[in-house]
Amino acid sequence: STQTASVQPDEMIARSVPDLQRDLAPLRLAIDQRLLLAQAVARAKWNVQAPIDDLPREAQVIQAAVKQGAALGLADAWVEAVFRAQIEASKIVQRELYAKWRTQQAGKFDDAPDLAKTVRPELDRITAQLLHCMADHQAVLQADARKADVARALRPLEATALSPSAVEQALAPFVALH
Ligand SMILES: C=C(O[C@@H]1C=C(C(=O)O)C=C[C@H]1O)C(=O)O
Repeated sequence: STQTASVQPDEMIARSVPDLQRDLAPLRLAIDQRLLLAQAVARAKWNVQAPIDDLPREAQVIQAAVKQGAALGLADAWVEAVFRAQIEASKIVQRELYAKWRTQQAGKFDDAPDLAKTVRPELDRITAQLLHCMADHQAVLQADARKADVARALRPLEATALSPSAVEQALAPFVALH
């Protein structure tokens, strides 16, 4: 799709910090939920000793997000950067859990959900939510002058208790200057 440049209404960019906090809460929750779901992904894989990385699935996630994002007027490159970061963040959580479980010589989990039937459809729902949040608040999310406020509005995440480095990875595309 084409880059939607700075045709953004000033009043949206000029949002007060409390308004921004409220506006971006759904985005914060979507990012958080996606990261928290990485625990379920890791448990499902651990039970069958599957590798964490699934590159064909990643390509599918990105392709679907770019397509849905384009329909909402979002630039391909922005969508791709955001979802690459979410995927990397998810894999950080998964790798950290795998490392811990190896050390503990953990056995199979009784409560692992089905990756294909349960967890990935949930991830796909979060993808749609994330894209709608990005579209709803595109102006402020892309305003370099609001980066610090956006960064604050996207914290704290529950997933910080799980992995601070995964959280930093997930937020990076929203915090970095354009
Ligand atoms: C979350 C998963 O693990 C990894 C991360 C992915 C993602 O964040 O969408 C996709 C594929 C895997 O490389 C998964 O396998 O579904």
